[in-house]
Amino acid sequence: MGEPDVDALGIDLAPGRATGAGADELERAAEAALRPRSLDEFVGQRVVRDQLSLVLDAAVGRGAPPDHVLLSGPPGLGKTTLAMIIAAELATSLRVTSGPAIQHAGDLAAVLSSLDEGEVLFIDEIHRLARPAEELLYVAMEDFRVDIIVGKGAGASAIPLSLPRFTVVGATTRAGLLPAPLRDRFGFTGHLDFYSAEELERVLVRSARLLGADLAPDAAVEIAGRSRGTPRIANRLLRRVRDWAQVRGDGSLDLQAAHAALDVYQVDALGLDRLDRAVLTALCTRFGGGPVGLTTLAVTVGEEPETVETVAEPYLVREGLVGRTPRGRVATPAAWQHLGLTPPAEASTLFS
Ligand SMILES: Nc1ncnc2c1ncn2[C@@H]1O[C@H](COP(=O)(O)OP(=O)(O)OP(=O)(O)O)[C@@H](O)[C@H]1O
Repeated sequence: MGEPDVDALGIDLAPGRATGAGADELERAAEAALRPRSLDEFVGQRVVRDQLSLVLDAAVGRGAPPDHVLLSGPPGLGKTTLAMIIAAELATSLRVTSGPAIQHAGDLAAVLSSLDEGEVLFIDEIHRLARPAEELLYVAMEDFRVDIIVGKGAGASAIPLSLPRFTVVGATTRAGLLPAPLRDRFGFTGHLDFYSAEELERVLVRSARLLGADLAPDAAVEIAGRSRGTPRIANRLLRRVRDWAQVRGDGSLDLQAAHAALDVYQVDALGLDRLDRAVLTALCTRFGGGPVGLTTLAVTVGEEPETVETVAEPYLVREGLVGRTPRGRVATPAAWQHLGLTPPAEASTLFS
């Protein structure tokens, strides 16, 4: 299969502002073209990469499918990419589904019973599986069997159906929400953390090469520093800088193009996106720096609590802008400073 035409596909919207299905599809296609295809190409996450490579090499050596793999971490850090790499390294095919897509246990039974020996089943957002599906999955993962229920009420009976050996790769932004019996079925768990600026520079250099663009080293440093520790964002910003260079510059992806494009798309010095800034601003201006509960904060910015907790908060906490206390979320002095605001006198005592 040939590579998608990335040039034709790189016309997506601003980061975090994809609005239509068409835009989403273009974004996904542009992303897919930049995905690493092997563990060697996968930048960073050294510990997870080393451990996973051992699990996969051992499985290949034994000629049997590896243990089930659980990958956790914030969005855009490479969970889907790793699932694809796992299937590729095992020279097998990948079947993809997600927790929200499986409404009933029967949906999952249908997917499982159609698997071929050794295939990898990727279940994205596995923490969102419905309880009956989750229970069916425990048995399938452990005993490679599903019980098909025939009939209803007192006359119902379960007919066991054996499954071929397969490997589940589960991805979650909220490992803590997985019930223990499901978590225990995974022989290997890897947690992906935000990338360092140096790792993101390597992601950018690789992506620029694949796009056929000549990225200046200082432009790579600038983009990496504003990518929120996330390869998906680094790649998006790279495409925006390339757009700017093509339309308003002389085609060079240099520091001037990087500054100008990042200004146009309002990516601030820390790379905070719209949601991050909305959370910080609400925390400081509506709640005097907190403490405020997650649900109240989420309602104020018009998002689900889960989105605020899994998408915005991990990076804000890591950057030292938001703290979690037993009484709720609080803005740190760095948050006020980043927004160019003066904290009320009592806010500073929260951290003293
Ligand atoms: N380690 C890496 N090296 C190079 N590129 C990477 C790496 N990790 C992710 N990417 C790039 O970032 C993009 C997003 O990665 P991916 O879709 O795997 O993230 P994810 O964790 O599955 O996100 P989500 O939870 O939102 O589904 C990929 O298209 C890939 O190009």
